[in-house]
Amino acid sequence: MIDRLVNRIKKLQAPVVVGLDPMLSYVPEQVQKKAFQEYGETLEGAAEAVWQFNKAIVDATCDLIPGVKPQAAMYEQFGVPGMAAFEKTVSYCQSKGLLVIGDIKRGDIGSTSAAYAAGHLGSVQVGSRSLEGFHEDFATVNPYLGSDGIEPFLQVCREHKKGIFVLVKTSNPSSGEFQDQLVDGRPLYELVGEKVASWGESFCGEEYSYVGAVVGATYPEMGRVLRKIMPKAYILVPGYGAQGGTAEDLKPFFNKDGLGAVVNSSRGIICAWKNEKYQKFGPENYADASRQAVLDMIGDIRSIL
Ligand SMILES: O=c1ccn([C@@H]2O[C@H](COP(=O)(O)O)[C@@H](O)[C@H]2O)c(=O)[nH]1
Repeated sequence: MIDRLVNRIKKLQAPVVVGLDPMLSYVPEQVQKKAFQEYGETLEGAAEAVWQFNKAIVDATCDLIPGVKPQAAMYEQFGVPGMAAFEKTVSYCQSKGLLVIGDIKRGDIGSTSAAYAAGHLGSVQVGSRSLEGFHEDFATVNPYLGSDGIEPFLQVCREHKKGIFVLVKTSNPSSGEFQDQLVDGRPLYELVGEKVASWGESFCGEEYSYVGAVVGATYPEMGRVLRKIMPKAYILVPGYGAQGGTAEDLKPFFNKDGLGAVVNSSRGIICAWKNEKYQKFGPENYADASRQAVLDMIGDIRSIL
């Protein structure tokens, strides 16, 4: 999968994923209204609204981008219908040739991680049948429980040729509370970065490892250090746009050849129709506003590579 991701980034010259993170308030009224007419003001109605919203944005942007990053929390808030909309979104994106990074941030004791890994990246044995659950191509993983919480993901990745992005230095303002703590004089995120490099060592595609890292655009200097510590790890970079990260901040995450990082933007793209900059599109043409926002993001990133 990492080779497919890198090849699509190269082909499109677009190291970008669109974050499909739909809150109901991001969905224009006409889309909500139609879904509620059919399913009522229910969780099913909300899930239908976000699915229709996603579908239009995917249709409008899929020729420009290598992949998407749906955030599981946005679907889980709508319960079982929400998770069905998550799976439907994953399937639809894959049918359009997009790589899907499930932003699930899972990780637990080994036996539980094994179930997460099977459900999101692998398959489960049901009697004589091997069945897939959410079948994303990549998943984000929380390393806080240590190697035995990661190992089951590595095993499933090996078997199913999938990939993971391990949280190393997150983009949020208080990420330093734990991640920057010094251990033997070195910040914890560097030690996690070293682990990412070693977990991925024996597990490489053509150029990059199946074990990538998440590092926030909001911490470019740490990104510079981590880029060196994890030379084979692709870095998934959230925090561009809505969280304040700029194109200039992204420079240290990339290698000289313009590879090595893929940048996510969620609200910046899916809420573009609400942004003054794109107001000419209006709520009816929200997907066209997202397309324009993707084009602008790609242009912005190309300008620093
Ligand atoms: O460090 C992290 C890890 C993950 N995220 C996720 O990325 C998107 C960002 O959304 P924006 O609207 O572009 O700010 C969201 O799904 C987060 O959960 C992150 O922001 N930082």
